[in-house]
Amino acid sequence: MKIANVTNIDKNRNNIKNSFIDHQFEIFQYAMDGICIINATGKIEYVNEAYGRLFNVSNFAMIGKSIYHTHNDELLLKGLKNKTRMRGVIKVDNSCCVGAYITPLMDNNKFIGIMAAYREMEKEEVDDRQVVHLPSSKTETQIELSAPFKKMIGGSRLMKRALWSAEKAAKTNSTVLIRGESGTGKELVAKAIHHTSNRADNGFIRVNCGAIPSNLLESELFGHEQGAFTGAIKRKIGKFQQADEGTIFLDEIGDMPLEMQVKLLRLIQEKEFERVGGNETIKCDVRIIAATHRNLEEQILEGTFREDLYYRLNIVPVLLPALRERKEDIPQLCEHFIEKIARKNYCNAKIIEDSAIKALTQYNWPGNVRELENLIERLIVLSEGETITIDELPSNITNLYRANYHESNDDGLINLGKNGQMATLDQYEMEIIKYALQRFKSFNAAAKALGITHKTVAFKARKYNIVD
Ligand SMILES: Nc1ncnc2c1ncn2[C@@H]1O[C@H](COP(=O)(O)OP(=O)(O)OP(=O)(O)O)[C@@H](O)[C@H]1O
Repeated sequence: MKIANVTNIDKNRNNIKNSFIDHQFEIFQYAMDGICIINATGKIEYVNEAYGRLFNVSNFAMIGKSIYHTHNDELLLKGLKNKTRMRGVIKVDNSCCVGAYITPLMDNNKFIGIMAAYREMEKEEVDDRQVVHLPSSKTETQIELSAPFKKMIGGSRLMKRALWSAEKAAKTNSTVLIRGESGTGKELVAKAIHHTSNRADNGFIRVNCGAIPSNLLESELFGHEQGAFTGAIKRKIGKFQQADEGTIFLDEIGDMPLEMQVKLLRLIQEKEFERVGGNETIKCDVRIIAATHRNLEEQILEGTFREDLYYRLNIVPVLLPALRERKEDIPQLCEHFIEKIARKNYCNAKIIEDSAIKALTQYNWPGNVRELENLIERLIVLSEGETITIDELPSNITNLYRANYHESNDDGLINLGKNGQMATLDQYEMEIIKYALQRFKSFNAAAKALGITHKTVAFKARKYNIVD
């Protein structure tokens, strides 16, 4: 009976193991920790999305490359050389340290590679003696942003990182791929790169690859000769020729039809093209900045985006965070737009009351910065007084705020009992921890929002029996 049980357990374990092997990459993709798997020769076999976010790199672009040719850290190289378990701390930039745990992968006692897991650390957890710097060229405080980037609002860590990458790219001629949801500022960054670059005195030409019908896109980009097709009554100069010695901004590149992708690839490789209906080969010297809100990696798998073009475009990736990922920038963005709109309308800048700012910070902003800018403009135009109040905000924003924070009379943080009595400090603390965990779903995210370590959150959650 006992033996039968053990066999069952073993079988069960094997089933679980096999099932885990089948699904591990799917699970890694959703993990909060960065994961990187490298084979014994140093080739990167797998990198998940969280890794891409931590190190501000495109995870997909790293797969298949050698770690000796990527930005990777000393720890990985040591792990590969020593084939042992290792722990360490990597300094990504001045505001971010990442704890790394490296473990060798063995198959029948044969070393087949290493797997590394990374997690962002709180400042107080970092032991300086363990810190390894990424061998990137400069630490970020040394990077002074140029005027066009300084005009952008971006005090949050994620935005600073994106602007620093863009600033570095601006000083080169390399192709840049800007990623980010709609309204996150991709065009603004593309313009800032152009104005900072040594092409600033020449043209910046924008093409929205998603807005032009596919049968017209080729002539729009490369131009056409007279009589090339019905309606081509005279020669047309295309956008690439207009952008010669300047920059072309290919917005919504993920929407470019496949046949145009082939032609663009040729232009990037050969630096020449022909007009539609023409035989003359035209040379051009254009810097390409592409942008998309789409998941190009998924499009490659679906067969709607060429992998070779992806690698050609993704030389310097710039990842713009969604506004909900950098809510600390909202008050400054509000101020910026109030002044911008006041200048545009020749009127005095209004003030937004504090509770309205708090409500705006609570909202999730699916339309990102553009949605915020449009709302501020609407509020300024419609508001009667000099101060924009919370009651003037749309109900979808205030409802959420009111549901999250039960308004107290003085609009402060503390809710008093019916007779005005206070609860104990522990009771307040329990409420805060409970609320943060309900809202942010993980110790890490809750800790970040509360400005404490995830260990403290875990400790207090256990103390108040919020989790076991
Ligand atoms: N960091 C920022 N500081 C100030 N203004 C910003 C910032 N980011 C975006 N904006 C403003 O928000 C609006 C939308 O920005 P932009 O058009 O660059 O976004 P986008 O990502 O290119 O959008 P889409 O993908 O829809 O084309 C613009 O008016 C821009 O000036």
